[in-house]
Amino acid sequence: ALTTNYYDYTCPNALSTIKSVVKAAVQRENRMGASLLRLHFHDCFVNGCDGSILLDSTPSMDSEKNANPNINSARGFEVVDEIKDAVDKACGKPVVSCADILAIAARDSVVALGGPSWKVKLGRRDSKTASRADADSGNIPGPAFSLSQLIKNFDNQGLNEKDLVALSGAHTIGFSRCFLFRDRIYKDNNINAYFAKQLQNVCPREGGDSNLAPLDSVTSAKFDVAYYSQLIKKKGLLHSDQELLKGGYTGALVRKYRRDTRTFYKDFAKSMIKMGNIKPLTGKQGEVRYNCRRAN
Ligand code: HEM
Ligand SMILES: [Ca+2]
Ligand SMILES: [Ca+2]
Repeated sequence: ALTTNYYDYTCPNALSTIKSVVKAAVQRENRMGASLLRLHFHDCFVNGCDGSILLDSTPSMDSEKNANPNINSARGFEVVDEIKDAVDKACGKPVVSCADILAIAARDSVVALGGPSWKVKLGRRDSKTASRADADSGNIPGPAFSLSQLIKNFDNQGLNEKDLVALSGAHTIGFSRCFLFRDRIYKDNNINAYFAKQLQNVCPREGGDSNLAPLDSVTSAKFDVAYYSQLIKKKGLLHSDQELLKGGYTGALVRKYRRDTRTFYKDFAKSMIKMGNIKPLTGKQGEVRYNCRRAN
C-alpha cells in the first residue's frame, strides 16, 4: 500500500524540493497549476497512476500524449522534467517515481492557487509502457458526456458520485479550447443566454477551434467554489460540467459546495487521495524511471 512517509529516509527533501519548483512554475504562469493537476488525473484514469502519460513515443509504442483527450491539450511536461531533475539532485539518486511526482505536483498546484492541502500517499512505481489506445477508448471522460455517462465512467475507476462532483471542482482553475464547448454554447438550452452570447465571441461557429475560455469564468486562477456557483447560474463551460446539476444527489452536492468551502476542500482532498490510489504499481512492479519520458 502507498504511505505518506515513503521517501522520509531515502529522500527527506523530496517534498520541499517539488513544492518549490511547482510554486515557481505557477508564479511564472498561473495556468500551469491547472495543467499539472490535470496530468495526474489523465495518468490515473488510464491504467492507474503509473506515470504512463509522461512517456514519449518510441518506434514500438505510441505515446498517450497523442491520444485525443491529450493531444494539443495536456501540458506541463517540461515542468515535470524540471521537477524530476531537481528532486534527483536533492536525493543524490533517482528514487522518486514520476507517478509520485505527478501526485505531489497536483497537490502543490492546488495549494499554490489557494486551495486545500493534504498528505499525498506515495510509493507508486512507474510503468514501462503506455497505451494510446487505452487513453483513447473512453477511460478519460469527454466534455459531451451526460451525467449517467460521467457516473459510469467514474464508477469504472472505483469512484462514486461524490468523488465525481468534488473532483469536477478542479475546473475551478484552467481553460478549455473552443471546439470542446462549441456545441454547448450554440445548442444547449440549460445555459445562461448572456453567458452563451459572450462565449460566442471567443468561439465562433466556424474557426477558432483552439481559442481558450476559462472553465470558471469568475476566478480561473483561484482554487475556490466559484465553479459551483457558476453551475447554479447555468454558466458551466462544458456540457459535462452543467450535467452535474441534473442529478438529485450530484445536484445537492453542487449546491452544498457552493455554500461551504470547507466541505468542498475536505471532500476534494479525500477524493484526490482516492483517485491517487487507482491501481498503483508497488513493490517490485514497474520501475523508478531515470527520465520521466522513457522507460529505463
Ligand atoms: C468529470 C469529467 C471531466 C471532463 C468531462 C473533463 C473535461 C475537460 C476538458 C474538455 C478540458 C479542456 C481540455 C482542452 O481544452 O483541451 C478540461 C480541462 C481541465 N480539467 Fe477536466 N474534465 C473532467 C474531470 C476533471 C478532473 C477529475 C480533474 C482533476 C482532478 C480535471 C482537471 C482539469 C483541469 C485543471 C483543466 C484545465 C487544464 C489547463 O488549463 O491546462 N478535470 N477538462
Ligand atoms: Ca496511467
Ligand atoms: Ca476558481
